[in-house]
Amino acid sequence: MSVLVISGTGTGVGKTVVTAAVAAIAVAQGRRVAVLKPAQTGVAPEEPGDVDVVAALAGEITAAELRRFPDPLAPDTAARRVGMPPVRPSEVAAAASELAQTHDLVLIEGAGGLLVRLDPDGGTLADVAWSLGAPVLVVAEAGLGTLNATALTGEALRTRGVAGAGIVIGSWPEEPDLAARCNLEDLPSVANAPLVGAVPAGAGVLPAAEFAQVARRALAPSLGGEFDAKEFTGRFPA
Ligand SMILES: Nc1ncnc2c1ncn2[C@@H]1O[C@H](COP(=O)(O)OP(=O)(O)OP(=O)(O)O)[C@@H](O)[C@H]1O
Ligand SMILES: C[C@H](N)[C@H](N)CCCCCC(=O)O
Ligand SMILES: [Mg+2]
Repeated sequence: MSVLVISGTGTGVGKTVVTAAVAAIAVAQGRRVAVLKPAQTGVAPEEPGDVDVVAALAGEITAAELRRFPDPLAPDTAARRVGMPPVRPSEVAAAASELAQTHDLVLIEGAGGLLVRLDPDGGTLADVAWSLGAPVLVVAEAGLGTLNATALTGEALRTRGVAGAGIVIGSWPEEPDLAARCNLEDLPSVANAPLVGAVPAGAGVLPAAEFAQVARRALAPSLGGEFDAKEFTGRFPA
């Protein structure tokens, strides 16, 4: 079963765009791809959710959402506020396993960072990854402040015995400042994980055909692309 969990250091770091990039590459390779958002918060019933954004960028995918909560909050909190049942990690794992029977790749995008609660018992996306034996891709910000958040995420994965799939910078600025340039070397070091991609800022608004090309250049061979961390880092000397 090929399941990849896409988490990150927090909300708004570019998980959806990175999910779309992984999906776009796999779709271009002719693979059957499903994208699962266990809990979509802060989106009204008729509005597009993250999986719809991924579908618009990546093309032919199966988009699945288990629950949608109106308030833009952590899933557990958002469920509690409206009296809806929370999404349990076991339910997410079961849905992913079912999708894996008919797809070559299942991507699961969390809400916010790794330890954001899904349910009142403290279940998180890390539990989902652990029970599926699936690796977690960590999406991180480029600039100042990202080292601590990424190191904490790496530590949380190791503590729980969950495999990491590397770090992807969700939005790499056109003109990276000193902190962003230094982070190219420091992120892998503090998180003890390889840098496996950097998606250029602005990629999320490209038409699908262009996005697929950008995605290939932005992600490493482990994710189906051509990104070379050494070459990339060398282009932006600290
Ligand atoms: N590489 C990028 N190109 C263009 N826009 C981007 C890029 N990365 C992030 N963004 C924008 O930044 C905002 C936050 O990114 P995104 O929605 O992907 O965050 P997220 O990590 O998926 O958050 P959530 O926890 O809500 O799922 C969005 O408006 C998105 O369009
Ligand atoms: C509404 C937002 N876009 C996300 N879907 C949920 C983010 C929850 C973050 C909780 C937290 O870490 O404090
Ligand atoms: Mg998202």
